Order: sequence, then structure tokens, then C-alpha cells
Amino acid sequence: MSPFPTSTVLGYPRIGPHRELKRALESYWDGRATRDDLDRVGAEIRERTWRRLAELGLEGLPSNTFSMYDQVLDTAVLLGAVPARYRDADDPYFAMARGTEQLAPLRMTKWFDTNYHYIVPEIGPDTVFELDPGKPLSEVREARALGYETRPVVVGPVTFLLLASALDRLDEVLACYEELLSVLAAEGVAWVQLDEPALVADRTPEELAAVRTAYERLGAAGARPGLFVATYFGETGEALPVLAGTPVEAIGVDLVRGGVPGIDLPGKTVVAGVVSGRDVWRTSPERALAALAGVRAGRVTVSTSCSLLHVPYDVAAEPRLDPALKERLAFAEQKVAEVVALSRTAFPSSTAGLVPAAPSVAPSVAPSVAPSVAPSVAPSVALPAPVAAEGRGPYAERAAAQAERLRLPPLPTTTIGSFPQTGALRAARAAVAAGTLSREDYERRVEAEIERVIRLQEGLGLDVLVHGEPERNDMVQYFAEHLDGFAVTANGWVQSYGSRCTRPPILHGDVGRPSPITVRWAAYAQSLTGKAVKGMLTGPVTIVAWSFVRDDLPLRDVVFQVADAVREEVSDLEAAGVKIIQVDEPALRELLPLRRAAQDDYLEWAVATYRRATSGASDRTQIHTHLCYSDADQILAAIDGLDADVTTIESARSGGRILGAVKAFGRGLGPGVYDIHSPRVPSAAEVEELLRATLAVLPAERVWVNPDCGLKTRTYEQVEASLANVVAAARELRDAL
Ligand SMILES: CN1c2c(nc(N)[nH]c2=O)NC[C@@H]1CNc1ccc(C(=O)N[C@@H](CCC(=O)N[C@@H](CCC(=O)N[C@@H](CCC(=O)O)C(=O)O)C(=O)O)C(=O)O)cc1
Ligand SMILES: N[C@@H](CCS)C(=O)O
Ligand SMILES: [Zn+2]
Repeated sequence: MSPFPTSTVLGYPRIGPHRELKRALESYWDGRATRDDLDRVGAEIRERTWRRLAELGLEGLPSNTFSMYDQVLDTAVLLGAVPARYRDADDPYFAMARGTEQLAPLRMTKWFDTNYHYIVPEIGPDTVFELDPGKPLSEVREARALGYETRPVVVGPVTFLLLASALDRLDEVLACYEELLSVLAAEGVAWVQLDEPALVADRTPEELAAVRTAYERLGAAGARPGLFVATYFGETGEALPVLAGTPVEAIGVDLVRGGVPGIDLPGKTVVAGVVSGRDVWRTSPERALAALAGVRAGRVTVSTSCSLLHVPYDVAAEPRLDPALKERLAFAEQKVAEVVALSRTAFPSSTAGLVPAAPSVAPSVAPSVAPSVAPSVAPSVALPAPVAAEGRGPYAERAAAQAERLRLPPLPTTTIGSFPQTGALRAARAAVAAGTLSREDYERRVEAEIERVIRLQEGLGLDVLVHGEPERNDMVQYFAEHLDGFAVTANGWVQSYGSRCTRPPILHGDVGRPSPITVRWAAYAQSLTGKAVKGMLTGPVTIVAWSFVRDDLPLRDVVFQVADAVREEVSDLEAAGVKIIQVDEPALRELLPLRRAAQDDYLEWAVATYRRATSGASDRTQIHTHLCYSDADQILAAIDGLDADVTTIESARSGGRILGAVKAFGRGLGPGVYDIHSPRVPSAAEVEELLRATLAVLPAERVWVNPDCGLKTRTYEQVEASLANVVAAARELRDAL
């Protein structure tokens, strides 16, 4: 078996440096491009990636890290786990990802504690696992034709089955992985990477036994490539000795979030993730080299802590960033250079397998790995003492005051905030940035859009209106642009799901709110209608979760700083006469630590930050919150602790599985009745069915009727048709109450 290369990355961005894949996908979905056009763009992105990684001097090139939509969906296809109902669709892959007119898509949820979403495999009694190795095989061949030998990357069997809640199918799935190993060996592949991030969370003895079974069995497979099991997103903990006891040759550990393994791994290669794949800060060579030197293994390889999927491509594509900040940043390209430089520094004399020379390796590294710069921020403000919901009375009193003021019908209908972001609006924002459209003209267009959205909602008969968020490029970036302490990027796109990307802001200094951010638009929208219009804010946890955050302060201190800025905005909205204020916290679940031991502490401070942001509101002001994920079961007590008067939550996309869990909620609740992630328009009958399911578990006087999430990714055509059906269903049931 050839030795594992001395430098590698666990994966790379794949949307394209200029979001080429996004555009190609959306053209294909809209019928403006053929499948061949789409495939050509995919091939160009893969080729560019391999060439670039090789040019940067990286030795171990991964393949099969490209995906047309999602790597978990790719793994389901690899294993033949395509539910029968999708098999006859024009394009079964995208039918599973996005749905069709006839078929709802598969569930989608967050990939561990990231803002990336994967498609949840559906495995049932009818699932027959059957290997289809076409994708990894063709990527190996494609790279080879370009002159590159690669290491295919596949989601590992244990993580795949845990994500699908189907660990009982291990035996069948392992047969497919054995066959895959044999196919790859026949192709001359030297190493395969099996991603097992699930091993950094707490695992039961049965789950650890499954890890042992899986890797003993795969290790015993006849002709096979070297097995590299990659764990990431935290400390591997109790799964590490289990893996070490199996025949796998290489184990990946995250040395950014986890410590240096406390055990000797003499017969193994440790693929040491010392360059973070989760932040944008340059790596401290001293810290990285010390970590490498501490690993006690047969051989050590330098790597990233996880795939670089979660960071943008290239700092060089950011001409407008402050040079002093830019100095401190590393995106994917720079991180690859860091990996290479660290590997050359740690293992100066050889390419053949290596134990770092000595812990005192001098950090005489290539310029790309300059010593980390101390954060150039002003001294932090003192951490404010957490406050309870001071100022706000008990829910019953608040509810009475609000009912009196708002006079809403039973089963009130509303939306989550955003309306479609049109091409014209996006182009107008780009024109302002380019200096070809004046801010005044832009603001007039935003006002015109707000008026259109208000009239549309009035026409549809919605009860609580929104202004539609047309002035926002993104619910986090927009606030970052108006707060001190943040920088935003021009091209720092990171994939969130499918073709959808965000540019996570860079939170590098102390946070402050120099002036009101949303009040002008909220007040304008309210001036157009007699119906209540919700003021719309993003909560402190979410603003921080969806940014790249300074690492010199505890996260909670940073979130409290943001909470104070949100609190000021709440107060200004109230003063402007806004009667309902929604403070979204869709990332509350996402930041939940993967290990149980750290969860209670997190939830306690996260809830306290929300209450700090909202508790200045009077009892007459109705506070809404919104969370868009279905696996909220673990944090229901925390959601309750937010003490919002109304909570809207994803439910439609996940078939109402949240309903049983939320029945204990004592305040207003709107489980979504319209899956906005799919272009599909739900019928009124479907919406009615979901509403009936809600009414079966919750008292009608507390039920709200709303979509799963905001409508910004949909078209007006889809939204008008869908919301008409939502309103019709609500009226039907309201009349029957
Ligand atoms: C609600 N969700 C969000 C998450 N994270 C966020 N940060 N924001 C969210 O809303 N996580 C969970 C969920 C689901 N995730 C997403 C993520 C991304 C989107 C989305 O719709 N993204 C848009 C891009 C949004 C944006 O920044 N728009 C800018 C720039 C638009 C643009 O592409 N401009 C063009 C030029 C203009 C033109 O001529 O068209 C360019 O730069 O080339 C803006 O509007 O100004 C996406 O399309 O990916 C949704 C949910
Ligand atoms: N208010 C936001 C929440 C998304 S999670 C929206 O409607 O897009
Ligand atoms: Zn949402």
C-alpha cells in the first residue's frame, strides 16, 4: 500500500469561484440550459479544483467532493437508496432534492453544526441497497485523464445510516461499501476517504459497536484501497480507540476543535486537521506545529480540520476589504497553501511518511503561514449581566393586552418575513455597489417593492403583514453591513444548500449599532396599511452563527454584544409604533454543541441573549420568533425559554414530525403549512390537512397559520398561488371552529 500523502484537504468548495454551478443549476432547472450544459460546468469546476490544488503544491488530491446538490444525497444514490416514487421522474436526483409538481422532495436539514443543509436519506422496508459506483468512479477517471491520481471521498456507512436513522441496516450497507472498495481497487485507487463526522458526537455503546463492526469488516475486504476514516467538527473521543482497534490505515482528527489524541496510534497514519475549515483566520504556525508534534502515530499528515466547503474560495477576490483585516484572513486557497507550507516545515527532508522532527520545529514557514496576528480590535466591552425578561409581564397578561390591541381572527395567517427577491432588485443593489445607480433611486425601488408586497398581502387576505425584506441581500449580511465590528465580502460565497449561497460576514471587532437599521422600512410599510405589519429582525445567536467570528473572545460574550444592538433596534421599532416585532433565531439549534456535556451551558446563555434582545418590549408589543428546522426536539425547553408570544417553526417540509413535541407549548405557535424550499405549490387541501393535524394537538386559540420559512427564494407566481391556498385553508377551518 502506498504511503498516505504528506499534505491533503478533506474537501473543497464546489459552487465555483464565481458561483458557476449556481448559475448552471438554476438555468437547467428553469429549462434555459440542457443537462449537457450543466455537466460541462461541473466538469470545468472539478478540473479547475484539481489543477489549483496541484499548483498550490498539495500532494493528496480528493475527488468525489464535487456534488450537483449534496454529498449525502450522492451517497444515497451510490447505495441505491432512491425511493421508488422518484424513479420515474424526469430527473430522479433533482426530484429528490427539490420535488416536482407531483412529488414532495425529501427532507432537508442542517449538516451537524454548520449552515450547510443535506438531504435526509429515506430508508424504509422497501429500500433495496444496490451499489451504483458511477459517480466516484467517473471522477477518478476524469482526474486521471488530466494527470491526477485522486482519493475518492464518500460519506462513511455509520454517519450515513445515523443521519438516515437506519443503523439497523448496517449489514446490507456494508456489503455495498465492500463492493465499492473492490471496484475502486480494480481501478487502481490507492486510498479512499470515508467521512464519519458523526463520531465526534456522543455515541452509545451500540453505535460504537457498529463502528467496530463496520471498519473491521471493511478492513478485512480482499483487494481494497487504503482506508482513511475522517472524523471532524470536534474531538473524536471514545470513537478513536474503537477506530484504532480496526484495520483502517489512516484516521483523520480535528485538531482545531479537538485536542491532540491522548493515545498512541503506532500502526496508523494520523491525518491531522490543523488548518481550520470552519473559520477564515490564518493558522498560527506555532500552534499547528505544536499540535503536529504532539501526535503519537506511525505517520502524520497535515490536513484541514474538515472539508473547505464551509469557507469561501479566495481572499484575493476581495479588493474592498481593509488591508489590515485581509492580512489576517485565509479562505480555501490560502488554507491549502498553509497546509502545504506546514507540511514542508514539519517534514522538511522527506516525502515518505513522517513523524514530525521535534516539538520545537521552528516556525520558519513560507510567507503564507505568517504568525497569526493578534486581533486588531479595541478592548472588549465588559460582558453585561444576563437579564431575565424584566419589564415583560406573565404571558396571560401580555396575550390579553395584545389581543385587545391587535384584534386578530382565530387562526391568524401570516408569513415569515421575506417575499421574492426579484432579479431587478438584486441587479439594482449590484448597480448601487458599482456606482451606476444612486442610493435615492435604489431606495425608491425598495419602497415600490414594499408597496407591491403590502398590496399583494392585502389582496390575498393575510391577517398580519410583513414588508417583505426587499432592502436585504441576506438576513444576516444586511445587519452586519449596518453594525460596527463586522466586515462583509464582495465574493465570499459559501454554499448553504443546492444552488443557494451566503456571504458570511466577518465579525472581527466589538459590535455596536451606530443608528437604527430597520425602522425606516418598517414605518413606511405600516404607513401603507391599516393591518398590523411585523417589524423584522434577526436574533443575536443567528447573526453570530452565520458569520465568521473573532476567536479571541468567548462566543457568548460576542453574542451578548449583538443582543444589545438588537435590543436597541427593538426599542426604536416600538417607539415608531410597530405593534409586532419578530426576532428570528433559526440558528439556535445549529449552534447546539455536538457533545451533551456542553449543551446546557450553551442553551442557558443563548436563551439569555434572546431575552436580553427582546425583554425591553412592552406587554402590548407582540414578540414573534421564527425557527426553521424540524429537529428541534432536543431544544424545545430552550425555545419555550425564549418566552416569545408567537413561535413559527418549520413543519411542512418534515411532514409535521415536530407536532407531537410542540403540543406542550403554552403560547402562540405556527407550525409551517407550506414548504418554501421547493418550487412546488401546495394545494389548499394539502394545507388544510396539515392544519387539521396541528389542530389535533394544539388548542385553536394558540394556532397561527404560516409557511415554513421566508419566501425570498420563490417566485411571485409560486408565492401568490401558494399563499392563496394557505389563506383559503385557514378560512375553511376558521369557519368550522
Ligand atoms: C433562511 N436561511 C438562511 C441561512 N443563512 C443565511 N445567511 N441566510 C438565510 O436566509 N441559512 C438557513 C436558511 C437557508 N439558507 C439560505 C441561504 C441562502 C439563500 C439565498 O437565497 N441566497 C441567495 C443570495 C442572497 C444574496 O446575498 N443576494 C445578494 C446578491 C445577489 C446576487 O447574486 N447578485 C448578482 C448580481 C445581481 C444580478 O444582476 O442579479 C451577483 O452578485 O452576481 C443580493 O440580493 O444583493 C442566492 O441566490 O444564493 C437562501 C436560504
Ligand atoms: N425573516 C426571514 C427568516 C428566514 S429564516 C425570512 O423571512 O427570510
Ligand atoms: Zn426560516
